[in-house]
Amino acid sequence: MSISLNGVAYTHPNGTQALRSINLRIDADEQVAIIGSSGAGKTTLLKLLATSLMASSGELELLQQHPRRLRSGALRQLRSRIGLIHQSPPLPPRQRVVTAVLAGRLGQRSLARACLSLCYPSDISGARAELSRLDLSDKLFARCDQLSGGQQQRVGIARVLYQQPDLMLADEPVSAMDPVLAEHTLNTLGSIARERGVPLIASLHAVELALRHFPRIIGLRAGEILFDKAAETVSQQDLDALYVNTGLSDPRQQGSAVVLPPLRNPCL
Ligand SMILES: Nc1ncnc2c1ncn2[C@@H]1O[C@H](COP(=O)(O)OP(=O)(O)OP(=O)(O)O)[C@@H](O)[C@H]1O
Repeated sequence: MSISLNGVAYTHPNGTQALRSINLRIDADEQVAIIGSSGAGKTTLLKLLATSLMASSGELELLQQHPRRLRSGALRQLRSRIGLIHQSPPLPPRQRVVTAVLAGRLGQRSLARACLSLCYPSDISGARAELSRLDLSDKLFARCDQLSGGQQQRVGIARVLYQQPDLMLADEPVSAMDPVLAEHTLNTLGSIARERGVPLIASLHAVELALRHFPRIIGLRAGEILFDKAAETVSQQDLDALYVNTGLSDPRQQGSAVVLPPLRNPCL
């Protein structure tokens, strides 16, 4: 078992309670999508799993470690085993794509080697290989600020693939991509996670993509798990309950906000 959360809650410093009593177990071979409306707590949950936030209460176990009990060196080591793909990857604007991808392994190197590799990219073929999986190898030496939003997302993904983490997390990883690229990228992420035997957990607003690409779906609503079930058993009622929005009422829009798509990916 790779991840376990027992009664985990998180309250932001301003008092907003983002997660309440989350109980979860995720195994090494699992691929899980987290869906839910804006503000449901998806990003907060991923940040807890990435250890960039610490739970306010409850027990979180990640890769056989308890992040809150670790000293700073051990916590750094744990973080180097976790890859978080950001919706808008934090790429220094003037940095070359090759350097941004190679930065995936900075956390696994000594400070001196990390600084050296920032100035003199040492594994150009490694960076190219990850970029070509995402159809972006032609941008190897481009500057990050000269890329489109979808291309920047793919650089962020290539960086995490290059890192080769033991746990892959992704926060809206394909939100800036066209439908064909989004399909290709999710297929790539899924098959790499399977090949490497690591869990993949992604938040997605596109419910049809979540249902097609992920065998297990967690529906998060107002900081709580509303359902946690196999994709093929998610019903229209589940989605209606998840996305019912008490704050919005559009008289022109009748019926369900999100409609259950008819088909799952036959490759899965
Ligand atoms: N830095 C912060 N300080 C205070 N409150 C925050 C902060 N970040 C998020 N929140 C609040 O925590 C709750 C959960 O936010 P979170 O970003 O996890 O939601 P989300 O499901 O990822 O939303 P979205 O789909 O819009 O990205 C929301 O009520 C949000 O307003």
